[in-house]
Amino acid sequence: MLTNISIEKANEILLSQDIKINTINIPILESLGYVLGENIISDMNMPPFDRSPLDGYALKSEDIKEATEESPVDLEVIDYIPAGYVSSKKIENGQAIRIMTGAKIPEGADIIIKYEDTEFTEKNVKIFNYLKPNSNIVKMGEDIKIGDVVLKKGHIIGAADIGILATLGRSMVKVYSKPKVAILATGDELIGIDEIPKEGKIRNSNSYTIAAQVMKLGGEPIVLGICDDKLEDIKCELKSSLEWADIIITTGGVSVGDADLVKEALQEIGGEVLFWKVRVKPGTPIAVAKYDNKLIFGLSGNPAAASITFEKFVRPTILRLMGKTKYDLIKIESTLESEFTKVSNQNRYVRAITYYKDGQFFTKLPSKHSSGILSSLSGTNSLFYIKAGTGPYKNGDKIEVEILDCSEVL
Ligand SMILES: Nc1nc2c(c(=O)[nH]1)N[C@H]1C(S)=C(S)[C@@H](COP(=O)(O)OP(=O)(O)OC[C@H]3O[C@@H](n4cnc5c(N)ncnc54)[C@H](O)[C@@H]3O)O[C@H]1N2
Ligand code: MOO
Ligand SMILES: [Mg+2]
Repeated sequence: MLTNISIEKANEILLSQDIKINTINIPILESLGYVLGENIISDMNMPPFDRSPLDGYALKSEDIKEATEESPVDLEVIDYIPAGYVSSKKIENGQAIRIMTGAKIPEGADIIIKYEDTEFTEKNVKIFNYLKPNSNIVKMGEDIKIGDVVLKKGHIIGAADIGILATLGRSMVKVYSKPKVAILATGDELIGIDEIPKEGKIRNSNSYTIAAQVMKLGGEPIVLGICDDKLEDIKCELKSSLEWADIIITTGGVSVGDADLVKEALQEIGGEVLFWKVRVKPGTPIAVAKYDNKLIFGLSGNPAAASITFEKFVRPTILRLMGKTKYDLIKIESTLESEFTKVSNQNRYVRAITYYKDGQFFTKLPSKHSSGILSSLSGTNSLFYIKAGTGPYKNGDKIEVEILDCSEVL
């Protein structure tokens, strides 16, 4: 079994796994933020006809070749076309049709002149200047042509894309489904959040933090509750989750303690343990196994370790299951507004609060940052990566931080 591997190796192994990715058809209004599971090919031209971009008059450009301010050309108005209607009349020399923005250009016309450049009565219109053929005409298919691949498979659906699907008459769209993420907390010391802890017990917080992190990514968390540190119970929970979940996350029980049985359970159910322990703090004892084409992540029970290793190691797999192809967190240069006094002898991700002010990024570190501390994760939106052997870092140092949530930084 691979053990004590680097962060890079862990991610390389994870990203090279074949995993089963599902698609579903959903109504377009529910598809915002999903990844397209099909190419969207247009079966129509948009606009479907030549149309007027102005309120004015449709006419023949050859009729107004001689038009000037001093000697305007007078044309007979033979019809009126509001948007949504068509004219059955064909424009002949000396004629014009009053037309509204969005209406189909009538037969015989090759330009539109806007109201403001004319003088008109109900029956006639005066034109004062020449415009060359095709002026002010939006051509059929100018926006979208029949056969265009308008949206590509893999594209993340935004607001405009929902409008595009609507214009093409698509009420349903094929997308990559939200992965179902089973979340299992292990530990005899754990109790439910509605219970009063007796001596030695604590409430299960990890399942809730992780579930919320899954939701933020767009996945569907299913909190399974608490499993005692009993090998058979853990195996049983894992096996039943494998029947429906796309990915399983457990917390606790992956280190070397007498009651740390998750790795053994993964092996005993027939999972292939891809690695155990990554050279990183917090969360060193992470164990990842593969069962058929599903990944099971055994995260450390320490709350900050579970949360941070979720972002670094689980997040890319959840994004892959959602059909996404970019997994790296955005890295930015920032100015440290805190001290990190020791030389780190291990690679370390320190939770951080990064903010933007007067064109620059600044980063503060909470005073408590050990693996078992939950409270100081609150308000953090970024990670400061400290490579083994570097540090100390002082106030004002230029550092690089990885952003967990851009909307919280800006
Ligand atoms: N002899 C050694 N002991 C430990 C080592 C080591 O190398 N040698 N590594 C330490 C490190 S580093 C970590 S990280 C932890 C990992 O422990 P486990 O993953 O086995 O997790 P547990 O032992 O089950 O729990 C650790 C800690 O977290 C609390 N916890 C667990 N689950 C939850 C939950 N759902 N909600 C809130 N808090 C939870 C648990 O009560 C413990 O305090 O091992 C070190 N030990
Ligand atoms: O590796 Mo553990 O690092 O204390 O969370
Ligand atoms: Mg343990």
